[in-house]
Amino acid sequence: MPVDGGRAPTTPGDRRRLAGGERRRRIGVMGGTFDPIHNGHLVAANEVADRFDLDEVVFVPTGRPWQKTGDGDRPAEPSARPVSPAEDRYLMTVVATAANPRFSVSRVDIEREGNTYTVDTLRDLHRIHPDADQFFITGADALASILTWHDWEELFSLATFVGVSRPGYELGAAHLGAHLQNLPPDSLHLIEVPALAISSTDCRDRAREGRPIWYLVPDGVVQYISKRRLYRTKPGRRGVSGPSAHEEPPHERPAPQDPAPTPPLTTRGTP
Ligand SMILES: Nc1ncnc2c1ncn2[C@@H]1O[C@H](COP(=O)(O)OP(=O)(O)OP(=O)(O)O)[C@@H](O)[C@H]1O
Ligand SMILES: O=C(O)c1ccc[n+]([C@@H]2O[C@H](COP(=O)([O-])O)[C@@H](O)[C@H]2O)c1
Repeated sequence: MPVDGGRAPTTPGDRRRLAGGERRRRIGVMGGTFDPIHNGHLVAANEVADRFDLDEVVFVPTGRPWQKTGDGDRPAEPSARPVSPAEDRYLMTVVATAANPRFSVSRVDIEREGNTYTVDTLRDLHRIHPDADQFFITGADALASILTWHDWEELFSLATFVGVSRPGYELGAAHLGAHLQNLPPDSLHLIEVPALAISSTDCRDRAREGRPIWYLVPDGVVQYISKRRLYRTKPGRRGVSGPSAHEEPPHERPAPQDPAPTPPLTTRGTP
């Protein structure tokens, strides 16, 4: 499947608008663990909002991201790691998106018990916004593993999927193989977004090592991480399935090596 060049081609919502007159609302759904949220997430969401003429992008922090933490039933994969408490990830997402009137944050995934499955996210958001067409935004790395997601066959009936480029990952749909032929047209779009080689893993490593994360994450998120003393210790890697298992109360963590720098003055306006 080619990467879409310019504006997104006609989507199911457009067809309804052309047929029925009234334009349906279009909401983007940006799911992520956001541990922490960084500018790569924000640029991807903003770019898709522009290209797909979205009315709103709802950021949805995961509750239990089972492919990162292990699913609680089976032994954790060697790559499994605990993630920060959902409330911290939620609040960082609120702080990061607050200035943009088109961005909002949903608690549906963090309030649902058990593993976080996108099929549930999309169903819950459809109940909340029954009048809207949904566009699920996913980076090239996450898209590459979509066939391992819970009930993945149902996903494409709930939303249009928008795969975005990410440095270090190939953006493609070849892995969907024959499945793609069986999907409705326009189920999946692939788009290039401005390349930001930022990952939450690198931000956590930097915070732990006392290296700067300014300009990789929004200023308010730098300050939130410092205030809550997140990422000061290296989390254990195996046998932990809960979403917040590695977090100690802030007062029990070692004091920082270097005090956080005073935030610089910025001249940025609302995005
Ligand atoms: N720099 C980026 N550019 C484009 N998409 C991104 C970028 N970083 C993350 N994404 C996408 O955002 C979504 C949420 O990502 P997530 O919260 O797991 O961040 P991450 O940086 O991949 O985290 P980690 O390093 O902890 O795995 C995923 O679909 C992911 O592919
Ligand atoms: O539905 C699933 O089984 C599933 C498996 C892995 C990831 N996802 C979703 O993909 C999005 C990005 O996930 P992550 O783990 O890269 O932060 C987020 O919304 C997750 O809920 C969903």
